[in-house]
Amino acid sequence: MQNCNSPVVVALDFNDAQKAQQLVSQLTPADCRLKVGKEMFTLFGPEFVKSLTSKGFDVFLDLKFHDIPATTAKACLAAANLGVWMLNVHASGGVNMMQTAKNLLQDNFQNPPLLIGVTVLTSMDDQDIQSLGIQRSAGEQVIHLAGLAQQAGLDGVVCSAQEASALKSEFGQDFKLVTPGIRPEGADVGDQKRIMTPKKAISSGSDYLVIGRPVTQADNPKAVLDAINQSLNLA
Ligand SMILES: O=c1ccn([C@@H]2O[C@H](COP(=O)(O)O)[C@@H](O)[C@H]2O)c(=O)[nH]1
Repeated sequence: MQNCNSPVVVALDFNDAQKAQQLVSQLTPADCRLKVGKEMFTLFGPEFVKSLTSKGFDVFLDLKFHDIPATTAKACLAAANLGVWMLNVHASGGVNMMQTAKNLLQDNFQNPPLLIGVTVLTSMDDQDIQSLGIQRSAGEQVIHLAGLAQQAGLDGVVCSAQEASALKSEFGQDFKLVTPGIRPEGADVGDQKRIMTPKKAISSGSDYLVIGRPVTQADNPKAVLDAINQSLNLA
Protein backbone atom coordinates (compact mmCIF):
# COMPACT_ATOMS: atom_id res chain seq x y z
CA MET A 1 0.00 0.00 0.00
CA GLN A 2 1.23 3.47 -0.99
CA ASN A 3 1.75 5.93 1.88
CA CYS A 4 -0.72 8.80 1.97
CA ASN A 5 0.90 12.23 2.22
CA SER A 6 -2.28 14.01 3.24
CA PRO A 7 -4.61 14.05 6.26
CA VAL A 8 -7.57 14.55 3.89
CA VAL A 9 -10.22 11.85 3.66
CA VAL A 10 -12.51 12.54 0.69
CA ALA A 11 -16.13 11.58 1.47
CA LEU A 12 -17.53 9.82 -1.60
CA ASP A 13 -21.22 10.64 -1.21
CA PHE A 14 -22.62 9.83 -4.67
CA ASN A 15 -25.70 7.96 -5.83
CA ASP A 16 -23.89 6.99 -9.04
CA ALA A 17 -20.93 4.59 -8.80
CA GLN A 18 -19.58 5.68 -12.19
CA LYS A 19 -19.43 9.32 -11.10
CA ALA A 20 -17.58 8.26 -7.96
CA GLN A 21 -15.14 6.13 -9.97
CA GLN A 22 -14.57 9.03 -12.39
CA LEU A 23 -13.47 11.17 -9.44
CA VAL A 24 -11.37 8.35 -7.96
CA SER A 25 -9.59 7.89 -11.31
CA GLN A 26 -8.21 11.44 -10.96
CA LEU A 27 -6.77 10.72 -7.50
CA THR A 28 -3.93 8.60 -6.16
CA PRO A 29 -3.58 6.99 -2.72
CA ALA A 30 -0.82 9.53 -2.04
CA ASP A 31 -3.27 12.46 -2.52
CA CYS A 32 -5.92 11.42 0.00
CA ARG A 33 -7.79 8.62 1.70
CA LEU A 34 -11.41 7.81 0.77
CA LYS A 35 -14.56 7.51 2.85
CA VAL A 36 -17.53 5.32 1.94
CA GLY A 37 -20.67 6.13 3.88
CA LYS A 38 -24.20 4.89 4.23
CA GLU A 39 -25.46 6.02 0.82
CA MET A 40 -22.81 4.38 -1.35
CA PHE A 41 -22.53 1.27 0.82
CA THR A 42 -26.30 0.75 0.70
CA LEU A 43 -26.39 1.26 -3.06
CA PHE A 44 -23.20 -0.50 -4.13
CA GLY A 45 -22.11 -2.68 -1.20
CA PRO A 46 -18.84 -4.44 -0.36
CA GLU A 47 -17.81 -4.67 -4.03
CA PHE A 48 -17.55 -0.89 -4.22
CA VAL A 49 -15.36 -0.80 -1.12
CA LYS A 50 -13.13 -3.54 -2.53
CA SER A 51 -12.80 -1.65 -5.83
CA LEU A 52 -11.17 1.19 -3.85
CA THR A 53 -8.93 -0.92 -1.61
CA SER A 54 -7.75 -2.85 -4.68
CA LYS A 55 -6.51 0.47 -6.13
CA GLY A 56 -4.40 0.93 -3.00
CA PHE A 57 -6.58 3.53 -1.24
CA ASP A 58 -6.98 3.56 2.54
CA VAL A 59 -10.75 3.37 3.01
CA PHE A 60 -12.71 4.70 5.97
CA LEU A 61 -15.99 2.74 6.09
CA ASP A 62 -18.28 5.25 7.81
CA LEU A 63 -21.29 3.12 8.76
CA LYS A 64 -21.53 4.38 12.38
CA PHE A 65 -22.68 1.09 13.88
CA HIS A 66 -24.96 1.42 16.94
CA ASP A 67 -26.70 -1.71 18.25
CA ILE A 68 -26.46 -4.27 21.04
CA PRO A 69 -22.82 -5.25 21.73
CA ALA A 70 -22.83 -8.64 19.95
CA THR A 71 -24.48 -7.28 16.79
CA THR A 72 -22.23 -4.24 16.65
CA ALA A 73 -19.08 -6.30 17.16
CA LYS A 74 -20.01 -8.75 14.38
CA ALA A 75 -20.82 -5.89 12.03
CA CYS A 76 -17.39 -4.38 12.78
CA LEU A 77 -15.72 -7.72 12.07
CA ALA A 78 -17.56 -7.98 8.74
CA ALA A 79 -16.42 -4.44 7.87
CA ALA A 80 -12.83 -5.18 8.87
CA ASN A 81 -12.85 -8.27 6.66
CA LEU A 82 -13.32 -5.93 3.67
CA GLY A 83 -9.79 -4.69 4.25
CA VAL A 84 -10.72 -1.17 5.34
CA TRP A 85 -8.28 1.12 7.13
CA MET A 86 -10.79 2.63 9.57
CA LEU A 87 -14.37 2.00 10.72
CA ASN A 88 -16.63 3.45 13.36
CA VAL A 89 -19.38 2.97 15.93
CA HIS A 90 -21.50 5.50 17.82
CA ALA A 91 -19.89 6.22 21.20
CA SER A 92 -23.41 6.74 22.60
CA GLY A 93 -23.81 2.94 22.26
CA GLY A 94 -21.80 2.79 25.49
CA VAL A 95 -18.55 1.33 26.79
CA ASN A 96 -19.68 -2.30 26.69
CA MET A 97 -20.70 -2.03 23.03
CA MET A 98 -17.45 -0.32 22.02
CA GLN A 99 -15.25 -2.68 24.07
CA THR A 100 -16.94 -5.81 22.65
CA ALA A 101 -16.29 -4.54 19.11
CA LYS A 102 -12.67 -3.65 19.87
CA ASN A 103 -12.03 -7.06 21.48
CA LEU A 104 -13.49 -8.97 18.54
CA LEU A 105 -11.28 -7.03 16.10
CA GLN A 106 -8.20 -7.64 18.25
CA ASP A 107 -9.00 -11.36 18.51
CA ASN A 108 -9.24 -11.67 14.72
CA PHE A 109 -6.52 -9.37 13.35
CA GLN A 110 -2.86 -8.91 14.08
CA ASN A 111 -3.21 -5.32 12.79
CA PRO A 112 -6.89 -4.45 13.13
CA PRO A 113 -8.32 -1.40 11.35
CA LEU A 114 -8.66 1.76 13.43
CA LEU A 115 -11.89 1.68 15.44
CA ILE A 116 -13.27 5.17 16.07
CA GLY A 117 -16.23 6.39 18.15
CA VAL A 118 -18.64 8.97 16.76
CA THR A 119 -19.31 11.62 19.42
CA VAL A 120 -21.66 14.46 18.43
CA LEU A 121 -22.44 14.85 14.71
CA THR A 122 -20.94 17.98 13.22
CA SER A 123 -24.40 18.92 11.93
CA MET A 124 -25.53 19.49 15.55
CA ASP A 125 -25.10 22.53 17.80
CA ASP A 126 -25.83 23.15 21.50
CA GLN A 127 -29.53 23.60 20.86
CA ASP A 128 -29.80 20.30 18.99
CA ILE A 129 -28.03 18.48 21.84
CA GLN A 130 -30.24 20.06 24.47
CA SER A 131 -33.36 19.15 22.48
CA LEU A 132 -32.37 15.50 23.09
CA GLY A 133 -32.64 16.12 26.84
CA ILE A 134 -28.86 16.30 27.33
CA GLN A 135 -27.93 19.07 29.77
CA ARG A 136 -24.53 19.78 28.24
CA SER A 137 -23.14 21.88 25.41
CA ALA A 138 -22.17 20.01 22.23
CA GLY A 139 -18.50 20.45 23.21
CA GLU A 140 -19.06 19.06 26.72
CA GLN A 141 -20.95 16.06 25.31
CA VAL A 142 -18.07 15.41 22.86
CA ILE A 143 -15.60 15.31 25.77
CA HIS A 144 -17.89 13.02 27.75
CA LEU A 145 -18.35 10.54 24.87
CA ALA A 146 -14.65 10.67 23.95
CA GLY A 147 -13.88 9.65 27.55
CA LEU A 148 -16.11 6.58 27.13
CA ALA A 149 -14.43 5.76 23.81
CA GLN A 150 -10.97 5.95 25.37
CA GLN A 151 -12.12 3.86 28.34
CA ALA A 152 -13.33 1.21 25.86
CA GLY A 153 -9.90 1.15 24.19
CA LEU A 154 -10.94 2.76 20.90
CA ASP A 155 -8.30 4.43 18.74
CA GLY A 156 -9.99 7.82 18.68
CA VAL A 157 -13.17 9.69 17.89
CA VAL A 158 -15.10 11.53 15.21
CA CYS A 159 -15.68 15.07 16.46
CA SER A 160 -15.59 18.58 15.06
CA ALA A 161 -12.29 20.38 14.75
CA GLN A 162 -13.69 22.93 17.20
CA GLU A 163 -13.18 20.36 19.99
CA ALA A 164 -9.79 19.09 18.76
CA SER A 165 -7.52 21.13 20.97
CA ALA A 166 -9.48 20.32 24.17
CA LEU A 167 -9.58 16.61 23.24
CA LYS A 168 -5.83 16.41 22.58
CA SER A 169 -5.14 18.04 25.97
CA GLU A 170 -7.52 15.69 27.76
CA PHE A 171 -6.83 12.37 26.00
CA GLY A 172 -3.30 12.70 24.57
CA GLN A 173 -1.66 12.99 21.17
CA ASP A 174 -2.11 9.33 20.22
CA PHE A 175 -5.91 9.46 20.50
CA LYS A 176 -6.93 10.01 16.86
CA LEU A 177 -9.25 12.87 15.96
CA VAL A 178 -11.24 12.46 12.76
CA THR A 179 -12.99 15.69 11.88
CA PRO A 180 -15.76 16.25 9.33
CA GLY A 181 -17.36 19.69 9.02
CA ILE A 182 -14.28 20.99 7.23
CA ARG A 183 -14.91 23.98 4.99
CA PRO A 184 -12.28 25.90 3.02
CA GLU A 185 -12.75 29.68 3.35
CA GLY A 186 -15.91 30.74 1.45
CA ALA A 187 -17.20 27.19 0.78
CA ASP A 188 -20.89 26.43 1.17
CA VAL A 189 -21.55 25.26 4.75
CA GLY A 190 -24.62 23.15 3.82
CA ASP A 191 -26.03 21.21 6.78
CA GLN A 192 -22.84 21.40 8.86
CA LYS A 193 -22.93 23.51 12.05
CA ARG A 194 -19.57 22.98 13.82
CA ILE A 195 -17.10 23.82 11.06
CA MET A 196 -13.47 24.87 10.60
CA THR A 197 -11.06 25.51 7.72
CA PRO A 198 -8.54 22.76 6.84
CA LYS A 199 -5.51 24.76 7.99
CA LYS A 200 -7.06 25.78 11.31
CA ALA A 201 -8.28 22.21 11.92
CA ILE A 202 -4.76 20.81 11.54
CA SER A 203 -3.30 23.49 13.81
CA SER A 204 -6.03 22.71 16.38
CA GLY A 205 -5.01 19.03 16.49
CA SER A 206 -7.16 17.19 13.91
CA ASP A 207 -5.43 14.07 12.60
CA TYR A 208 -7.76 13.45 9.66
CA LEU A 209 -9.93 15.96 7.79
CA VAL A 210 -13.09 14.46 6.28
CA ILE A 211 -14.10 16.60 3.30
CA GLY A 212 -17.00 15.80 0.99
CA ARG A 213 -18.99 18.30 -1.02
CA PRO A 214 -16.37 21.09 -1.19
CA VAL A 215 -14.28 18.58 -3.21
CA THR A 216 -16.82 16.22 -4.80
CA GLN A 217 -19.20 18.95 -6.02
CA ALA A 218 -16.44 21.19 -7.37
CA ASP A 219 -16.01 21.74 -11.11
CA ASN A 220 -12.44 20.51 -10.71
CA PRO A 221 -12.28 18.28 -7.62
CA LYS A 222 -8.60 17.41 -8.08
CA ALA A 223 -7.66 21.10 -8.20
CA VAL A 224 -9.62 21.79 -5.00
CA LEU A 225 -7.96 18.83 -3.26
CA ASP A 226 -4.51 19.95 -4.44
CA ALA A 227 -5.20 23.48 -3.17
CA ILE A 228 -6.25 22.11 0.24
CA ASN A 229 -3.15 19.90 0.43
CA GLN A 230 -0.98 22.87 -0.57
CA SER A 231 -2.60 25.04 2.10
CA LEU A 232 -1.41 22.41 4.59
CA ASN A 233 2.12 22.56 3.12
CA LEU A 234 1.93 18.89 2.17
CA ALA A 235 1.66 18.73 -1.62
O1 LIG B 1 -20.22 14.07 12.64
C1 LIG B 1 -20.15 13.70 11.46
C2 LIG B 1 -19.90 12.40 11.09
C3 LIG B 1 -19.80 12.07 9.76
N1 LIG B 1 -19.95 13.01 8.80
C4 LIG B 1 -19.79 12.59 7.38
O2 LIG B 1 -18.70 13.32 6.81
C5 LIG B 1 -19.01 13.74 5.50
C6 LIG B 1 -18.95 15.24 5.43
O3 LIG B 1 -19.31 15.65 4.14
P1 LIG B 1 -19.36 17.19 3.71
O4 LIG B 1 -19.93 17.11 2.32
O5 LIG B 1 -17.94 17.70 3.74
O6 LIG B 1 -20.25 17.92 4.65
C7 LIG B 1 -20.37 13.14 5.15
O7 LIG B 1 -20.15 11.94 4.47
C8 LIG B 1 -21.01 12.85 6.50
O8 LIG B 1 -21.82 11.71 6.47
C9 LIG B 1 -20.22 14.29 9.15
O9 LIG B 1 -20.37 15.19 8.29
N2 LIG B 1 -20.29 14.62 10.49
